[in-house]
Amino acid sequence: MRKTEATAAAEKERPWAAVGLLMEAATPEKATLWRGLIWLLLAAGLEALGPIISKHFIDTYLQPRHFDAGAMAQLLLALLLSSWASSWIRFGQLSRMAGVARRSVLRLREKVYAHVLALPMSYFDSAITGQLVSRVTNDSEAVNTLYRQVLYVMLDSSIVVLGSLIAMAWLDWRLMLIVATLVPAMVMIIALYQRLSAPAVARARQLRSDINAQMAESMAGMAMLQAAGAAQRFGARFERSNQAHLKARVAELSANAWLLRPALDLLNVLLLVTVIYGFGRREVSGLEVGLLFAFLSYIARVVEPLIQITMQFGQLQQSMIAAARVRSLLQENVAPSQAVAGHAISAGAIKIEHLSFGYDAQRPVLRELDLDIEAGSFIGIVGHTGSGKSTLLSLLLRFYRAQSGQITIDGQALASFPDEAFRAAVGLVPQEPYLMAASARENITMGRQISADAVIAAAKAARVHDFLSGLPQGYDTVLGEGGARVSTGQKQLIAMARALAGSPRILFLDEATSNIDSATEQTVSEALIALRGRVTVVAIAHRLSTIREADQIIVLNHGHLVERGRHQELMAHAGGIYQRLVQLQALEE
Ligand SMILES: Nc1ncnc2c1ncn2[C@@H]1O[C@H](COP(=O)(O)OP(=O)(O)OP(=O)(O)O)[C@@H](O)[C@H]1O
Repeated sequence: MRKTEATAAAEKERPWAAVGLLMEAATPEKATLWRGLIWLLLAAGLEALGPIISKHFIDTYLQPRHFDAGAMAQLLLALLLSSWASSWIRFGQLSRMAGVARRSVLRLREKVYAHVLALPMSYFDSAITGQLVSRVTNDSEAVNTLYRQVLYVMLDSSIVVLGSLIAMAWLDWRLMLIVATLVPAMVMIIALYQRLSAPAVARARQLRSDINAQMAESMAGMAMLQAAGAAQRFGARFERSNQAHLKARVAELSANAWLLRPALDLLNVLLLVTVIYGFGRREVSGLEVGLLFAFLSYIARVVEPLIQITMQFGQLQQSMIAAARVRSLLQENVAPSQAVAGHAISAGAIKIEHLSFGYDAQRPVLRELDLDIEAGSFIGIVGHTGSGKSTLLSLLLRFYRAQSGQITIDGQALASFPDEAFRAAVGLVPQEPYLMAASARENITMGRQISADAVIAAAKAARVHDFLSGLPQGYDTVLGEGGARVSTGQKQLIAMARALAGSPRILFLDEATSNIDSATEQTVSEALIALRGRVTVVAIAHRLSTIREADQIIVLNHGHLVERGRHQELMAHAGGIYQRLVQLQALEE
């Protein structure tokens, strides 16, 4: 099952579980939330006082036409103060809650990003980058809305409803029961609305994420897209997704406009009619007028918050789905650590025994590999396309776990090295070098504490110092997106400087010389040879001249290790794969 489908299934299962996520992110501010709850209870109490004061005013002074200016002024003042204080408390709590929401979203986003950074590489094989970006940014922002609605509007409205019901029960419990029927009726309407609109809400969300993914995909592959004349097709595909998104949103809003609002209004009117009818059937005494007034006020106070809760239900549902997606991303397993504290790579001797691996366990890519790499030696890996060279490197880099066999470094299991110790001791020059939109220096240090001299030494060793110092601001020139143009070959050299700057014990190179000219390649291979005895170098090379001087060259074929030896030894193997590869390359040149 693709990861996106698995995630969708998880979302379907437990949308309400997302509330747990919300609480968790707010944990450091629990005290503020409890205080907020107490203030909201107080505000609701003050607000519930209003109709009781009015009832008293009507029944004691207005109805009997008993004008006691002092007492009346006191009552009116109390009315004014209670409603004013209630509004102020609400306003204060709303701003405070918004602060909690902002900080919680910040924490959540940091947590999600840290989690994504810790996910195993296998996760990214099937994840869609645009969707992931959308999780970290849009979805965690949607959780912000969830805070303001669940924690504030819903809580505040529920407290007001509860306060009003209690006040009504105190005034006349039978009439209160009639008003209380409103609550289950509303719940039923909400449930119906949810059933009708949920598919549209989920679809709108998925489509929005698709739109993001398409956008990210086309930006990343713009050159290919334009070169293949696919701009129009992509435009049309984008339009289809956009239209589908609009349709889903309209369906959602229609359910709101045609079902929710009219049903709520009808309920309100029915309730008023019932209560007024209830009063009509009683003996009307002078006292009942104040009671009627109080009840009508309370009904308005109950209906309005309930409408508030329901009207925001659509948005709330969207936020819940977003929170559920964030949650399911957070539940993606981070590779379990088998690290043993204190284990560190000192010499860099690698031993591979009976190693077998397949991305899909049924289809092995590497089969029963055995290999001994002495510390400080230089190993070349060659083989046809798809023979498993990069896969072997990925296993050595701990991006994946082999299904059987084992890899040890300096006699310790590969998985036993703590992450930091492992990454510090290992350097990688990948097949597709990646530059950040940052200065050349930052691209080399990658946030590590590396002195300016060490940066220059690494750049010199990677034969890229002349190029970097010749840039307009030297090592401080911004490279990558929006910065100076850097050729693919230069990117490879910068990636090499980055790897060397960390003073690794082991250096992995994945076709690091395929895009540089022969003269530079010559100096790079010299640099690799110069590392001999100090750094274990494992280099995959299509350009065989890079690894000609290697201590050991291994040849992979369909995941099997079929030849091994020094260049001369392998060349002596008539009809061998290595010999053929060298001859073919000589012909090409
Ligand atoms: N992430 C992945 N998920 C599934 N299969 C993969 C993945 N990466 C590689 N493969 C498959 O594993 C096999 C070996 O690929 P690998 O990249 O290791 O070959 P290679 O020898 O490095 O090839 P090349 O010289 O073209 O880089 C190929 O059949 C490839 O399709």
